[in-house]
This record gives sequence, structure tokens and C-alpha cells, in this order.
Amino acid sequence: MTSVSDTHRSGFACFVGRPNAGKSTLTNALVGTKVAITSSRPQTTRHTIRGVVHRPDAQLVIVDTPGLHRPRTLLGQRLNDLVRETWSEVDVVGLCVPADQPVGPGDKFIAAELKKIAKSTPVIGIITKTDLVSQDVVGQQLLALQEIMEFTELIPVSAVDGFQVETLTQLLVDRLPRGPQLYPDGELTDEPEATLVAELIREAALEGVRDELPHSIAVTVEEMVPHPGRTDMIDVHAVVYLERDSQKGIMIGHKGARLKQVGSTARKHIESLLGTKVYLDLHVKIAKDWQRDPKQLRRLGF
Ligand SMILES: Nc1nc2c(ncn2[C@@H]2O[C@H](COP(=O)(O)OP(=O)(O)OP(=O)(O)O)[C@@H](O)[C@H]2O)c(=O)[nH]1
Repeated sequence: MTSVSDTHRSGFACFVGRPNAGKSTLTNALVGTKVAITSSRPQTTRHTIRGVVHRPDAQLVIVDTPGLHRPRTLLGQRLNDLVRETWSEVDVVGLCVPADQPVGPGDKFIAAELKKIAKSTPVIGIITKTDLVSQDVVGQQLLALQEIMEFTELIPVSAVDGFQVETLTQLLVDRLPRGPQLYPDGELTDEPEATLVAELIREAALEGVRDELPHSIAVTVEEMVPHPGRTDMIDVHAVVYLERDSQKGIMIGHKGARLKQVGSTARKHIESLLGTKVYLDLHVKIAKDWQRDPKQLRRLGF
């Protein structure tokens, strides 16, 4: 007889693909809770956030990386290094291409990089967002995708309506080595809470000003402590960093109205993440050209 421990599999997977391919949304669909931060704009995933899929027979740890892009700044270079490092460490990679956009140079670039860096890692070709197009288009996408590299599997999925999400989980699990659970039950992310909280604040701060302040916002959580005299509330002290003085007005808004809105939106999300009431204290500071300054990057956690 074989016991569960003989057949249990565990290991790591990551999704790659050009910005907006649907990687974070797919991670959330697999894990079943909002862990990675999604947005309709590219390059919002700055940290490696892991979601864990728990099954009786397997544990799949999903590493969510930022998209690979042309490194114009030091931050860009660091992000690219992080992506490459991740690729060579995982057991299986999912290359995501959205169903509603032609397979193009961006996808070919990533495929070529994968072939170079992750030579022996199996790659599953994934057509995402199938709910947006007809079956014919999905078929054409699959044909176009299989031209760009050799995949161990090809699969169309939709994170929105759940189409084939379970099947994809199985394909990923099949590529994991035999091994015990890596994380205790119920643990959905190993990202420190403060990082997740900072991401939620950054997401709220970007809302509505993405065009004006595309990549200029960084958030640090200085302190998370119980509210004095209360057991049901946490005080979060955070700083929103901008690159230039001229951006301050946009962030704060007329008589502070915008910052207040940002705080209230972020607070609601933090409360549901932590499951407790939150008092959020937000400050805005300028860290001149933080994206280009190694010292500041380190301080801001990159
Ligand atoms: N209709 C539909 N939209 C989707 C699906 N998956 C993702 N999206 C949308 O596509 C956009 C990008 O999704 P993300 O998950 O943030 O994409 P990403 O690849 O993680 O993007 P980066 O973090 O920029 O690399 C968001 O507006 C999502 O809501 C899907 O299955 N169907």
C-alpha cells in the first residue's frame, strides 16, 4: 500500500508573460484569495508574492513576479534580475499570453529568455482571458503560441469565469517533485504582512492618478502596533513617497480630499486582509528620484 506521504507532491511554479497578461489574476484564481495585487495598468506587481494552493495530495507554491521589461532605471534592472532568478529556481513555469491580443514580439522575447535561463524547467503555454474572445480565436491563439517555443502542455484558461483553472492546477502539480508540505495548512502567503499592507496602500494611492504618477509612488509601512487601550484595532503608520514636489499636490488633492479618499479605500482593504479594525495614519514625503538612487531603493525595500 502507498501512503499519502509517498505520493504527496510539493514545489514552486511561477507565471511569466508580458505586462497585463493576467498573471496576478490567475494566481488569485488558483489560490482562491486576493494575495497578489491586480490592476488594469502594467507593472504593479513589484514584490515576489507567493500564494499557496493546498490540496490533500499536493502543495503548489506560486511565485508571482513582476513583468520583464526594458530596464530604464536601476529599479527596472533589479526587477529583471529578480525575475530571472525566480525562473531558474521554480519547478514549472506558466507562460501567459492573453487571448485578446496577438502573440507578438513581447511574447517571443520572453520565450527566448526562458529558453536561455530556464533550459531544463518545463514551460506550460497558457492562453489567458478566454472569456473575452470566441472559441475560434482561442484556437488560433493556441496555434500561434505553439510556434514560439516548445511547451510541455498548452492550455486555455479564464481566471474570471474559472474555465480550466482546476485543470491548470493539475498540470502544474503534475510537474512538482514528490515531497512533504512546505507551508503549514491555511498559510496563503509568506509575504510579511507589512509588505502586503504597503501594496494595498500603493494600489489605493495609484487609483485615478496612474497617468500622472505612473511609477513614482512607493509606500513604506513604518509601524503596525495595537491601538493604545484597544484589543480590536491596529494602528498602521505609513509613508507614501513621491519623486518630486510637484507630485505632492496631485496626491493630496484639494484641501487633502484625495489623500483622505486614498486612506479610506486602503483602510477598508487592510481591515479585510488583517481581519481587525485599522487606524491608518498616512504621510506624504518626497524622496527625490528614488527610482535611480541605490540607497533610497534599499530603504524602500527594493
Ligand atoms: N476578462 C478577463 N480579464 C482578465 C482575466 N485575467 C485578468 N484580467 C484582467 O486583465 C488585467 C491585467 O491582469 P493582471 O492579473 O493584473 O495582469 P498581470 O499579468 O499580473 O500584470 P502585471 O502585474 O502588470 O505584470 C486586469 O484588468 C484584469 O482584471 C480574465 O481571465 N478575463
